[in-house]
Amino acid sequence: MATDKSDVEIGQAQIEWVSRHSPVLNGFVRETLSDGALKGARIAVVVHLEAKTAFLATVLADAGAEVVVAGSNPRTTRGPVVEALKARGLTVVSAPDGDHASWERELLAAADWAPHYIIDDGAELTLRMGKFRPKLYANLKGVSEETTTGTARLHALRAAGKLPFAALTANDARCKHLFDNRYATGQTTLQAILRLTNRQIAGARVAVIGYGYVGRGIALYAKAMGAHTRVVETDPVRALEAHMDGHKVGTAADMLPGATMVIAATGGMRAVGMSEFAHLDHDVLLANAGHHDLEIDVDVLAGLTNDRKETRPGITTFRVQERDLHVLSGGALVNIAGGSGHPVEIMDLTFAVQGLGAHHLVSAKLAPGVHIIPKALDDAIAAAKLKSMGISLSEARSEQEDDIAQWIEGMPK
Ligand SMILES: NC(=O)c1ccc[n+]([C@@H]2O[C@H](COP(=O)([O-])OP(=O)(O)OC[C@H]3O[C@@H](n4cnc5c(N)ncnc54)[C@H](O)[C@@H]3O)[C@@H](O)[C@H]2O)c1
Ligand SMILES: N[C@@H](CCSC[C@H]1O[C@@H](n2cnc3c(=O)[nH]cnc32)[C@H](O)[C@@H]1O)C(=O)O
Repeated sequence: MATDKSDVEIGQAQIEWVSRHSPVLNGFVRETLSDGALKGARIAVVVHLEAKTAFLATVLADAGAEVVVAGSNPRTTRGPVVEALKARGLTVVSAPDGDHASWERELLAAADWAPHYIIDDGAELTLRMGKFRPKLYANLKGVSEETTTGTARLHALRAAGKLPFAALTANDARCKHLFDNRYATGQTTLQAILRLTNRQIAGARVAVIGYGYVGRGIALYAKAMGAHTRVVETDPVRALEAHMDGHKVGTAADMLPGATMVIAATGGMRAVGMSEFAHLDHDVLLANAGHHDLEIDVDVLAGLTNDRKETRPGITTFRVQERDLHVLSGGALVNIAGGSGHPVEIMDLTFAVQGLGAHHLVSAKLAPGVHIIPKALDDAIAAAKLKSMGISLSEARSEQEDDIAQWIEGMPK
């Protein structure tokens, strides 16, 4: 539909929609940040650059922080949001429709802005500052990390003796991974696949590779919508859990034949690679909800055939040995590159963790190393969310408590 609105106005309206549905960021987070701790703090926000991320950046800026914003993936930066942030006076180093080369330049521009703190996703800016801008890296005071893969990378940096500042793993907060990784990725991955393909979920045979929080959420939603779900796992406990959750579990060789949708959620590389391609049926949909653009090894697929076409927007079809294999969103995160990303309500929680994480990094004198946010803060975020939904919390009375102290001091009554 034609619109006479400018990009700035479109971006502003999108950010306003997020604000309207973000009670925790607008309430508890703003109140906490109003103590002035963030005044003058130089914070780089490097997360998928769309309206929810933009809103977080404005909350930090409103609290007095100096903010630079960059996208965490070249395919998820939204033009109108960039324009709206710039119109508000924030520094934005990313542009939409870039490729990996332009994205690398954008991250280096964010590094050269010399942040003291980073709200990072996948540790993308942290790693690059360590490698390419060692002097600026030495000036970093703290990092708060969004996701599972970035958390693993921070632990690896610490183990290598290359983490001279405090890093908070927002992903480890219960208010993050229990809701964002599980429910949000579950909902939005299927939402994006169905929108891109216009296909049917009930009765589909959906194979999920990796049964962590993300894989669990996807399998949960797919099953609830009538799909026949299968799981491929390398971790025996998680494979057992998938089995008890009611999914069929087995090796890729057993689970991929007959699957109509294959969704990768491992956080690793090439979960669907050369050996898995051999097991795929004609007309299968391949989607990535994990971390790397190469969870589905699109490069190898491209090397197997010259017969490749854009079948629909966001669908690349590779014809390999008389089978059509449809890759969604070029193998990038399907829920963000091919959809609208996580629901606002969930990012209200995730970004509350990130915003308060930044505040905690600035105000608490944390030793260098990897930390999680205090449990009391995690609880307070959940309590604020419950309150915004009008849900009351129960409190245990003293007579409901276990009598363990009495066992230790003498015989219980
Ligand atoms: N798309 C999104 O919006 C979104 C949201 C949250 C997290 N993530 C990303 O999704 C990925 C998964 O996150 P998580 O929290 O579920 O992580 P996790 O570590 O809890 O789970 C990953 C699972 O994959 C399994 N696995 C690893 N390699 C495998 C392989 N080759 N075959 C089969 N199983 C394999 C692991 O054993 C593990 O159980 C991470 O990269 C995370 O950063 C994406
Ligand atoms: N940096 C990698 C993959 C990590 S994205 C995974 C993270 O994205 C976050 N995420 C999901 N949807 C959105 C969104 O709409 N806006 C901002 N971040 C999002 C979510 O919190 C999750 O931990 C890449 O871009 O390929």
